[in-house]
Amino acid sequence: MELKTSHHLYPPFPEGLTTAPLVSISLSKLEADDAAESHAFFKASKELGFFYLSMEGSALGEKLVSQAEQLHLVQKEFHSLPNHEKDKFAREKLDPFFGYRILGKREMEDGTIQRDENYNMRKDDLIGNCKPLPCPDLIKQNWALLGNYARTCRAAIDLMFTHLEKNLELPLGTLAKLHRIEERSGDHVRFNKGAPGQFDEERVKGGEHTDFGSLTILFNWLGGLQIRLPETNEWVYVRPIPGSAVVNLGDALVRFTAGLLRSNVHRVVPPMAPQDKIDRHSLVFFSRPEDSVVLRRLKGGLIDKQPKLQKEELELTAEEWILRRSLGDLKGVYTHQGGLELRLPLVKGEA
Ligand SMILES: O=C(O)CCC(=O)C(=O)O
Ligand SMILES: [Fe+2]
Repeated sequence: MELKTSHHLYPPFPEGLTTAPLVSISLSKLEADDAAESHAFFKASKELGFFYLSMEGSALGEKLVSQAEQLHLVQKEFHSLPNHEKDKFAREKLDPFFGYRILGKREMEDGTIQRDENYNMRKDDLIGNCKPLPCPDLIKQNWALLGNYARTCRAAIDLMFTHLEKNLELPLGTLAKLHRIEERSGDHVRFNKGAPGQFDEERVKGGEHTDFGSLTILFNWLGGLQIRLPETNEWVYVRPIPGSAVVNLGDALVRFTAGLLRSNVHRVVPPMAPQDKIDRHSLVFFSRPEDSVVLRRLKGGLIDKQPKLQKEELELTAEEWILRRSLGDLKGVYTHQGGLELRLPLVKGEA
């Protein structure tokens, strides 16, 4: 079945940009336990920490793309709600991390003020693990879709955990038991919106980050995502590919594997022409270890062969780590060797 996406409705990705050398991993081959694909997935997880996950030929993948496209419509509708409506669900009123957030404001050519904004919806609300936070009617109307999306993302992520376990030579279930879907965790669906704007060095720098959690599934329709290449430190663009998600690894997997896996630095810049006149929406699912899991190196398999880190690291629970990374004193870019490259405390620097 051909995957139906809405990429053709947008202006094309700009010509002539330097793009990131992301490999494409086939979900269907991972499902079939294809050894070469599993190996390629592990290599990408160690070397760049970013890859495309192609959904072609997988029933799970088709479901993921179809739900992401449906949510793409919902996210556009969400961000076009009146500001006073969205403001009712601001994080300051609900929760330190979940809810609506203004990341920046921009005056447009026509004098209107546009917001860069995001909205975090926690998996535990969506699948019924706890009493949900208040949310707009639009979100309530799409509750089943959001819950299904969280479950579909987690099915793909859980499969990737089994391939990580195998390649790391860990007992099967080692990562799965730190990420049980019915337990409370920081997993969430995020709607991101950026208004058109000029490249602003300081803003962009403030937005450089690594994701805090385990695996992230990202759908993009426009350019603007950049990753910093580990070898050269060059910032290069990630081209959205219809029918594929971008998957990246987060800090928790670096902690668990003593730096064997890579959580790569990335950021979002305003898309270039001809994609520069419209709002940019991205849809993200973040997986994170269960709240009570302490982030420290696991024992066994290839992890035991990793050198001891030079710096002693704080042993925090996933819950503490996320709060301190997003809102507190540990903002910035988590490095492969451990330790943080700190960034100015701009709200953009969250993940
Ligand atoms: O919008 C994107 O392409 C990436 C967003 C991102 O990195 C994040 O929300 O953590
Ligand atoms: Fe991110």
